[in-house]
Amino acid sequence: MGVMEDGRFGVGIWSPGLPTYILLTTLLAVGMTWLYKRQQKVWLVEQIPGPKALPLIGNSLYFWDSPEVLFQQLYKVTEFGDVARFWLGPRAYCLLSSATAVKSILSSQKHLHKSWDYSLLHPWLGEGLITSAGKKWHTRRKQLTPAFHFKILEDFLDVFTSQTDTLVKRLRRKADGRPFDVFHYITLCALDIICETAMGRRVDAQNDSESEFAKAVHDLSSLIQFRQFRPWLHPDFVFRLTSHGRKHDHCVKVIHDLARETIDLRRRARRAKERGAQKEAEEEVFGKKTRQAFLDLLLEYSEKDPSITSEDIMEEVNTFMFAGHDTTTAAMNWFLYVMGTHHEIQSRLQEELDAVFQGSDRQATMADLRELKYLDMCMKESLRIFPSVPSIIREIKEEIQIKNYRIPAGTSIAIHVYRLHRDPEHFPDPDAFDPDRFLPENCNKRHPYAYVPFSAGPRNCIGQKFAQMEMKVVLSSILRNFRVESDIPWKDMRVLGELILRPKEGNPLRLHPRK
Ligand code: HEM
Repeated sequence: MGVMEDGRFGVGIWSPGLPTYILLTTLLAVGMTWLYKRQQKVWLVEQIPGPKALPLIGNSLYFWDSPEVLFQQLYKVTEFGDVARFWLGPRAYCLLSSATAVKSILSSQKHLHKSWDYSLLHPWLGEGLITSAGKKWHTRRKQLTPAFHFKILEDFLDVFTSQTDTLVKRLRRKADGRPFDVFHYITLCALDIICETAMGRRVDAQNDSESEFAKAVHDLSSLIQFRQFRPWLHPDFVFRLTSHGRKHDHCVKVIHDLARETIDLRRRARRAKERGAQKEAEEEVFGKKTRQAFLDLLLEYSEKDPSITSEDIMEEVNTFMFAGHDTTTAAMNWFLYVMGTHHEIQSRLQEELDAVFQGSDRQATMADLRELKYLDMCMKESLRIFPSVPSIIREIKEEIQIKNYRIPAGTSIAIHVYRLHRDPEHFPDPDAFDPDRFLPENCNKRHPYAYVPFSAGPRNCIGQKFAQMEMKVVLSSILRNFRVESDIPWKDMRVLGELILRPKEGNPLRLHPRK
């Protein structure tokens, strides 16, 4: 229908001009190419076994449940095979759960991009080491690796032991044999440790339960996990409209404000040092005792390389705070739960502790930590059964072949660490807690990618040694002082597998003083 030359309405034949014709043809060609590529991708992904997917929504309904059930459903997907697939809306995921399959990704120098899922961390962490990719990640990783050198970690021993002393004092008040949730106690201790080592600032969360900063870090971790599996909350503008979104933004602000303030103060202290007034400046800002924190190293780098801005430094400080607090908290809680349900193993470990410390109250030294071999094996076995990071997700930028499957570019590859660690081929009777699996003679024969609680390859955990040292100090001290018992049998323990694997209903333990 159109307006004719004499002004009457009538049916006319529309004839497009050349530019319109070219535009339409180009659009059609682009559309057809996209469709063809998409179909090819879908076809390739569909060759991989997995639960039946519906058009458009894929397997979203399959995962439409509480985080607890969702984790169980994800586990069920691994039953389709060690290479399995599922769809979340239009997004294709490939789930790997055997050492040979996992090796293809973790050992690669190419597949180092994090998946879309990590973008939920951007408001807090920006593009720090966990979330960045490409050249930025590579440069940062090289710059930050020396910050985790053995000599620097040795300096942190002091922080670990003094914060652990506070924890033990607090636990002693609760050690009357009645059950109480230790989860929160461990969280605050881990938070104090990471604040002091990353920022060089004591927030004293253990003694100040009202600490706004500690609460913000804790709440923000929970909010991010809450948002992760609720796709309707993923668009920022929707999330901001909810009370969770507003709380999220408030927590980010509290954390960023304190980090920014600390960076400024620390800069001032360093400038004062140059002027020879270091002692006064540091005491004014941080109290009497100061030690080199990660932040100082970052500031040192930025003084040599002005391209490193305050915002860059903040990204990394926040990244360490995030990566170094929830993970160790979960690992220490699972360890104590395991000890509370395996009394003979606990007794054997306490024999080792008594032999090394001779019943004294002295603080642990680096030499002690090296001697605690059985503790080391128990920690490894505990991280096998309850890995703090239950899955690692990457996005591949080019096609890859894993076993018999061609996996197209753009697919998210999820490594199911929890299932991988239960492969009976490498861990017979996988649900049994047996630290002897980590005797040197048993480890030597094992596939190098069968056990990866700290990931592996170029993007492995930069904080692994820090975490192991912290855990040894805290856990040895708790077990020197208390016997722990849990009333929750192994089979009844409810597990929440979000960003971090945690006990759904906290960690109620009975503590009995040993002396
Ligand atoms: C028991 C404690 C810990 C466990 C189980 C753990 C586990 C992991 C895992 C599995 C990854 C790889 C994540 C991924 O690719 O998605 C990772 C990365 C990372 N971890 Fe840890 N972590 C622990 C403690 C720490 C600590 C204490 C710090 C810092 C002080 C830290 C800092 C980091 C950083 C910065 C990355 C990113 C590395 C990169 O991409 O280059 N982690 N961690």
